[in-house]
Amino acid sequence: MAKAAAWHASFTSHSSPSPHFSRNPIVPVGFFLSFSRRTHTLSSAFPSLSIKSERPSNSFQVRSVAAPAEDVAGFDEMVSGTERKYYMLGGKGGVGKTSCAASLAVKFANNGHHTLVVSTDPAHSLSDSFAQDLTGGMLVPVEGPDFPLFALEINPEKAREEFRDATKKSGGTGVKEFMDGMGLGMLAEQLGELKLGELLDTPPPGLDEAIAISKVMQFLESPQYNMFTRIVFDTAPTGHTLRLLSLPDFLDASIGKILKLRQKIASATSAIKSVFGQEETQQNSADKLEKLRERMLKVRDLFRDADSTEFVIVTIPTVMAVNESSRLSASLKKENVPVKRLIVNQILPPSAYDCKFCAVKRKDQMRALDGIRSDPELSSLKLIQSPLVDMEIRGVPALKFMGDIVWK
Ligand SMILES: Nc1ncnc2c1ncn2[C@@H]1O[C@H](COP(=O)(O)OP(=O)(O)OP(=O)(O)O)[C@@H](O)[C@H]1O
Repeated sequence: MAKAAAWHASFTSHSSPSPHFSRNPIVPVGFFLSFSRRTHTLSSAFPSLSIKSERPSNSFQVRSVAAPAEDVAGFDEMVSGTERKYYMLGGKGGVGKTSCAASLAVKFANNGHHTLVVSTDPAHSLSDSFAQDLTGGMLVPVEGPDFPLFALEINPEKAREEFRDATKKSGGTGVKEFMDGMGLGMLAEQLGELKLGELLDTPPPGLDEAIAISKVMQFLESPQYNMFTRIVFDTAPTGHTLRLLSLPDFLDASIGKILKLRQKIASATSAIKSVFGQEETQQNSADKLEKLRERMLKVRDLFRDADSTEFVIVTIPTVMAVNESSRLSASLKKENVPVKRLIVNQILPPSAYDCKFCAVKRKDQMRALDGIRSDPELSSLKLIQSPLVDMEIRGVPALKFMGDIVWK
């Protein structure tokens, strides 16, 4: 079982703590630089950033910090090898999935991997996280890392529209109308079972994401993207992810049925091609649908391939988030999705100047961490602790900073 770090640190203050520091539960970034056994100034960590600090950033030094070896992500293992690997980061909304995913992508790129970071969360925040405009549904180069890093924010609405078009043309509502007209009741019943119209008109949560990921597969199938050796997914919050896991099978079955149906109809209606338009259009639609089906199968297999893929759960030290993470872990396990690491983000760092709020909050967080250690689902995962920092993590330098703390 991965043990949490016992963060017992004592500090030497070279200047009297400012009121800001002593009362604020959030500790200046300079603290973490010290925490990681380096004594840097804030400005040396972020030469290009101007961060408002009320005290000299190197005014605290760590005398002793007990950080057990288990408290390490095992980045060496993650970065080694030139074969393509996928990392999917997921968890409850707002816990820091995007920050963790973006910081991992920066770290991969800075360690020599051509890296692609993809957001499949309909509420994208990659652009905010990198402080660059990455919208548009195409690969956009991220400025800053040593090696090429590209970002892709999939537009789920657009992807769903494409899917809907292909399905409609090849057997959706168009087919139903046609069959009604032909009196093919039996086939119409079969179609009804698929509930396809319902599926596309009021898509269940997760469908967008499934289609978005299949869209990524489409990108990656093309030879010009062969260069990417690390692909990091910033996924949608837990509920969506869970439903997504069972969707590829469902969609595969649905699309498979539609294709079969289409064949039956095609042979029954060769005389009245006009119903579906040109033969060629019909074939194109079927090809498109078949491609989608293949991609869905690839997505399903990708999620379960322990050699190339890992799902990293991100959580925060609260009982609610831990419980949700436990359920997510159980579901992933049930679906045979490989999970090895659990990031506990936003942990209050140790402070010699605890206010009452900090002391209570820290105790509460420690209880949640204990909950992780005794949770049957989570206790076997590698526990990575990520501290709460006193600034918003935005832009490549900040992400690099976070990555150097989290991904060790
Ligand atoms: N360790 C941290 N210390 C300080 N701020 C953090 C930390 N981790 C994340 N944040 C901040 O919390 C906010 C939410 O983070 P982020 O967007 O990464 O979460 P998310 O889980 O992806 O959210 P959503 O579910 O809404 O997509 C951001 O403002 C981010 O800068």
